[in-house]
Amino acid sequence: MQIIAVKDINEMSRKAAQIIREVVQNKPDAVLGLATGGTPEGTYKELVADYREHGTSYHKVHTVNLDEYAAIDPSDPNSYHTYMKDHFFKYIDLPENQRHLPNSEDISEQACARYDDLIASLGGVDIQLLGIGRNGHIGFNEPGTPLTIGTHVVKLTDSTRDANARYFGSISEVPERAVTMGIGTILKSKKIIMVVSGEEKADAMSKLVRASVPDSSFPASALVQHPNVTVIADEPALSLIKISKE
Ligand SMILES: O=P(O)(O)OC[C@H]1O[C@](O)(CO)[C@@H](O)[C@@H]1O
Repeated sequence: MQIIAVKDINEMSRKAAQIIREVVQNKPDAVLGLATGGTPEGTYKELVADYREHGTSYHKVHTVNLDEYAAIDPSDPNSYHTYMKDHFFKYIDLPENQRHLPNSEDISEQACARYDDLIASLGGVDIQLLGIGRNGHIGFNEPGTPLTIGTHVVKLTDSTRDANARYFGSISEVPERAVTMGIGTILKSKKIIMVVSGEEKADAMSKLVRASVPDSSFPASALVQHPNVTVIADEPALSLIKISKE
């Protein structure tokens, strides 16, 4: 696992966008695995700015998102379908039928399996963007989730619902379940980049750096098994560990 230490969220976003842009430039029909949440917002802004300035095209790209709340209307302002449209898709030339997110309305086992089949049929994810939850979740794979499974439905922990209550107004309005790529799905990606920002992630970041074996009580530790992981973390996120700046 390579750790890139940066000053702040702006530098983190620029670096992450640069890595993603290079993948698309080298492979115009790349499959991009995308994440939501507060941390990657700046990465999408940088990619949109690059699209406008340099015209990096997404017309052959497919995107597959990590997760979506269960039983949420895709047009709901808090759905990840809406998040992706508002932060990225509406600004770029990515055709609608090449944007894929887990099905929020059909959360059957078959629908979950179809999502993994779709990813496989696209040739797999070339680069997967990840954030990390305060409890070490990746995607919505909460502590205790088996580290080998594919796309599945999860019951969200109070910690995750509390962290996401800021979007919904109150914790009671945050859906109780979500559909997420499993860690088994995530680990099949050819390259993984994780963005980590802020002091509230310092504890998770320090656990991640110390992880040497996969441990389901801290899902991000599964990444130690992957040969091509880059973590871009800012100073506040790194405040509990010592890493020299790149
Ligand atoms: O960037 P944030 O908002 O802290 O979210 C961290 C992680 O939480 C999730 O949004 C799920 O809660 C992940 O998809 C994301 O990577």
